[in-house]
Amino acid sequence: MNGTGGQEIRPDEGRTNGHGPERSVPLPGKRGWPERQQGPLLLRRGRVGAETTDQRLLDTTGPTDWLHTDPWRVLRITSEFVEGFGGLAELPPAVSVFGSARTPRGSADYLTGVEIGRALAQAGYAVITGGGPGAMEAANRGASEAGGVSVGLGIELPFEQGLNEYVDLGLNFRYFFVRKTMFVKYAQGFVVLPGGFGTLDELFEALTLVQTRKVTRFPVVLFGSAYWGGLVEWLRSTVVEQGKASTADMDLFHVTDDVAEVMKILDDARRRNGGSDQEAAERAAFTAVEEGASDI
Ligand SMILES: CC(C)=CCNc1ncnc2c1ncn2[C@@H]1O[C@H](COP(=O)(O)O)[C@@H](O)[C@H]1O
Repeated sequence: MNGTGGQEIRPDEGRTNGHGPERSVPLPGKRGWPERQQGPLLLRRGRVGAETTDQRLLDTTGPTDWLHTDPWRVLRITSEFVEGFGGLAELPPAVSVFGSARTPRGSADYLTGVEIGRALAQAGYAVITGGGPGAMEAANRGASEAGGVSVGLGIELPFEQGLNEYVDLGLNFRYFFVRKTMFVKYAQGFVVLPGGFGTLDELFEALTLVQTRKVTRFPVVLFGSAYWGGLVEWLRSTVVEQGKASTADMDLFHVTDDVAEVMKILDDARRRNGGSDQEAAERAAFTAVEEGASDI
C-alpha cells in the first residue's frame, strides 16, 4: 500500500519528500481516478496538478500566486513571532507606553510623554512604544535622551512611515496582532497617554487580558484625568451599571495626572510581584541596546 490509493510505485516512477511518494504525472489510482499524495495533502481528480512540490520550488519562472496563500502567510506570521521574541528576549523589565500618533511636537501631551519616558528610563525600565510619531516619539525621546533602552515596535502601514528617530532598538511588524503580543509579553505595565482608536484598542486589549487573567496582573495607568474622565465615567455609569463589567473591574486601571504617581504605581506593582531594589539597580545599569541589537 502507498499514498496513491493502493497502486504500487516503482522506484523510477515517483519521488519522495519524506511524507510519501509524489508523482509528476498523475496516474489513475486503483479506484480509477487520478490521485496524488503531496506532502500531507491527498489530491484527487481535478485537484491533481501536473507539477510536484519540488518542481514548483525549483522552477524560478513559475507563477508567484503562492506568496499570497494562507499557508505561506502562516510561515510569515511565525517568522514575525520568532524575530520578535529573539529581538526582545534580553530586554530588562519594560513598560509599554501607548498614545496618539497625532500628538504634536511641543504640545503639553508631547512634553508629558517625554517626561514619562525619561522617568521610566531613570527607574531602569525599557520603554516600548509603537515606534511611530506623536506620543510614541515623545516617550521614546524621553527614554533615549535619558540613556535608557528605547524600543519601537513599528507597524507596516499603507502609507510611508518609519520608526521615529528616538527608537534605539526597533522592530518592524507586518501584522498588528503579532506586534500586540510583543507589547504585552515584554511589559511589566502599561502607561496610556491621550490617544485615539489605536490607543483605545491597545488599552482595552491590556484590560481584557488582565480581566480574564490571561496575564498576571500588571498595572494599567491612564495618564490625563481630563482626557480619560469621560470614558471612565461612561464605564462606571453605563458599562458597570448595566452589568457588562463588574465594579471590581474598575480597579484594574488607575487614572492620574502626576508622573511621580505613575512611577509609584509601577514600583508598588513590581514589589508586589516580587521585584527587588537590587533588581531595579541592575536594570538601570543594563545596556540592552548594544547587546540586543547584534541579535536582530
Ligand atoms: C500620523 C499617523 C496616523 C501615523 C500612524 N503611525 C503609527 N505608527 C505606529 N503605531 C501606530 C501608528 N498609528 C497607530 N499606531 C498604534 O496605535 C496607537 C496610536 O493610535 P491612535 O493615534 O491613538 O489612533 C499607538 O500606541 C500605536 O501602537
